[in-house]
Amino acid sequence: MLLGSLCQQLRPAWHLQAPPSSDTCACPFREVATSGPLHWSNRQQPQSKCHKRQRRSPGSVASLPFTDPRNESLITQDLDHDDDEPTTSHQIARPEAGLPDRIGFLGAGKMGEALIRGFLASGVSIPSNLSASVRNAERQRSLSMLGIQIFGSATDGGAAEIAANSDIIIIGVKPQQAENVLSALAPYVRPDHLIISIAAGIRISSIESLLPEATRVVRVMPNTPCLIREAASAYVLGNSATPLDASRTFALMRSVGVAVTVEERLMDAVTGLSGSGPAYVFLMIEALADGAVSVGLPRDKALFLAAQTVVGAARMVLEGGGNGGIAHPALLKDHVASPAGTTIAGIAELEACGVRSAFMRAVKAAARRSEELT
Ligand SMILES: NC(=O)C1=CN([C@@H]2O[C@H](COP(=O)(O)OP(=O)(O)OC[C@H]3O[C@@H](n4cnc5c(N)ncnc54)[C@H](OP(=O)(O)O)[C@@H]3O)[C@@H](O)[C@H]2O)C=CC1
Ligand SMILES: O=C(O)[C@@H]1CCC=N1
Repeated sequence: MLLGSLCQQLRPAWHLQAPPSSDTCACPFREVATSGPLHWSNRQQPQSKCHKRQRRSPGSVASLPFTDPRNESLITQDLDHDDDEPTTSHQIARPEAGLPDRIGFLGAGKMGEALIRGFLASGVSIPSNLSASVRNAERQRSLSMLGIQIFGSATDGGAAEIAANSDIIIIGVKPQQAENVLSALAPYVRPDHLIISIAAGIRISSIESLLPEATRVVRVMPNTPCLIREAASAYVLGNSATPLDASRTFALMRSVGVAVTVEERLMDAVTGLSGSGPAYVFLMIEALADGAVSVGLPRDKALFLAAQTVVGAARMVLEGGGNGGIAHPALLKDHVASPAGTTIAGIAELEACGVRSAFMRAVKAAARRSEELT
């Protein structure tokens, strides 16, 4: 099922939101440290300047003793926009022409559609600047409803159309289809194009070898929460990509969530963690809800509470360290588990089932599979 329609079905539950509690300031997602080149998205927890976050609350725990990726200087040339303002199509721009980037997708399935919808929702792009090469008639119809321009199959003229109408070209086909699509694109690539590949496992060197010399390539590993602007993405620059290309990529991915740079050798690990990770968490939410249903909770409430529990726990890790740091999950876990209480009984079962090792094995298996896709 396509993400858009799935979200429509789940929307009523997602829209139920508790008001901020009295000691939870509504501003942490608004006020952002603006010193240094990294301006964090209003969706991420910054080095907060929120008055309520200056002091550590009694329940907060120590930050992990490593650099918070949110404080890294990820890029050297940010687009210098105010994170309190919604990103607009004018803020991600073709530097040469001072115009908004036109973004074309070669293949727009589940991940491509999540990106398109995220870019539109964030305002980083507008329908008239987006296009997609789509070979399936039903998908052509459903994507055209978004108001974007649709071209046919990439290997049947679509690549040429996308190249002619785009500044940034996103390779959104399956890894196994990437070689054919890149070969179809190659004759139409211009020096001003930026090629962004989201294909799992496909190395930058492979992409560059199929395109004209000095083509500017960036490899990105996003995840499907792009759709709701909660993605965790990583990216790495190709040999000819410029700092401005890094800025453009960062601005795009930041508009739909968080984004960090990694060395390319770590992209398989990223793929096993955040690329594939939403599926592990969906499975976990489903299983948690099943457990609650098995002891009598109605399905709808079980699913709702399970999903919100994951959101709340994740946000405590991201926000609970004080001073914008990341909290250690083990300490947060200890705060939940009372001596001889309910939680430790549950944790004992998880440990007996090897859940910790299961998650580690899942990430490693997915990373290995990404390596194989090369
Ligand atoms: N799904 C995810 O969570 C993530 C995926 N990725 C990467 O994103 C890429 C896409 O994955 P995903 O969206 O899941 O896969 P999908 O199969 O949903 O999307 C790929 C799309 O490409 C289309 N396509 C294939 N060949 C052509 C062609 N010649 N011309 C035009 N369109 C074509 C397919 O059309 P058709 O339906 O006709 O086959 C399909 O719609 C993959 O490389 C994957 O590794 C990265 C991060 C996360
Ligand atoms: O399962 C896959 O191969 C893709 C890549 C990362 C997430 N989904």
